[in-house]
Amino acid sequence: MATQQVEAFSAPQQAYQHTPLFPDDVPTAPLLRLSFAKILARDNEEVTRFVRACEDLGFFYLDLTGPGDSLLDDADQLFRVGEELFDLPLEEKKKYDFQHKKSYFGYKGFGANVVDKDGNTDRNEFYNVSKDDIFGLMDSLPAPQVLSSRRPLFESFMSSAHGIVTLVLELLNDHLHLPPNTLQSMHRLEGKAGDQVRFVKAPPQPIDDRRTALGEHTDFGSVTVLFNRLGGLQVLPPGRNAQWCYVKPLPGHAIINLGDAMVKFTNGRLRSNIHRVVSPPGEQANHTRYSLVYFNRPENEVKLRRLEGSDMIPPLDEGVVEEDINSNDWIIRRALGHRIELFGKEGASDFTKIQGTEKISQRAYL
Ligand SMILES: O=C(O)CCC(=O)C(=O)O
Ligand SMILES: [Fe+2]
Repeated sequence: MATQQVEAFSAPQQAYQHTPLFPDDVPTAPLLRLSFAKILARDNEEVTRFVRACEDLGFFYLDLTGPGDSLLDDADQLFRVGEELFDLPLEEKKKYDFQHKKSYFGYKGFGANVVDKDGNTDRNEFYNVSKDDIFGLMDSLPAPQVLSSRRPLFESFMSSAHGIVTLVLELLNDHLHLPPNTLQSMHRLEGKAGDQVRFVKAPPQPIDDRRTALGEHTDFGSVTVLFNRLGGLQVLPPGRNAQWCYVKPLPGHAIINLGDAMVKFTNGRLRSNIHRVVSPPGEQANHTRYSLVYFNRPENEVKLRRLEGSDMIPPLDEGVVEEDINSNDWIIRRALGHRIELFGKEGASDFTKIQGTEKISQRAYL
């Protein structure tokens, strides 16, 4: 752990503008820091580290400088769009809350989700923009002008983020000895799926009442590309006595993590790590936290179950029968399951009915 921890601190020491530094006295997660350029060049050592990150923690930093410069630039622009978006009057934002139509796209108001079994509510608002909407694969959803006027920017950002996803899937496909193109063909940019950009805003919390802003979870889909400016994201490393660790945001980097689908496809060989968002650490707690995410998910009809055709994927334990569920239904169940307006406080606090791969992820036997 000690040597890996150095990885985050070996990054160039620039800070984000107008934000206090991430403190150096809080526990940080041992994420590997990988280079996009080296991975694109199929540098053997880097690919080996990549595989290790996907099997150990399911989370890593990706240094995007160079080949990812345009993605970084798009992300910067979208951070500004996010601020504009959340500055809209609440009444306007609420027009784009589609939960009653069984859709997780659009706006989610502050406190709409339960974050734990005790029924505490979240402390953020977010807005999801569908890839299929941006690429004309579905009827466009109503959207505020702040977003509808930025469709070219979304197209550019989503294409680049999806490019990273495809690279990750290709390398994992090779590593797992799956038939060529197995994973990639289940996650095509032009395939109908629940992929989305998410804008998140979490305002500073009162000093005497700082709680979880986004409840602990594993991501629902396949690969997540996340941009953070302020701390607050925490991961729970595997093991019985594990402690929550902050993920230190690094300029020029994305945080990449795997979701439930990758665990299901590989029967637990790949990891989808538990994470949550709390108040940013130290001085950063007094600032509004924005984040930007690209969630990639398997195409809608793909079944979330162990893939055949690989000698690297462990067999199912004897007697285990996998649930018959496709990606679309899985994402809807996971994404809307904690909504108070849909299920009432009690129903929304029932974590057993909408579980992802948290149990496997935790590896409590370690
Ligand atoms: O805001 C973040 O840093 C993480 C958000 C997250 O985990 C999620 O939206 O699934
Ligand atoms: Fe997440």
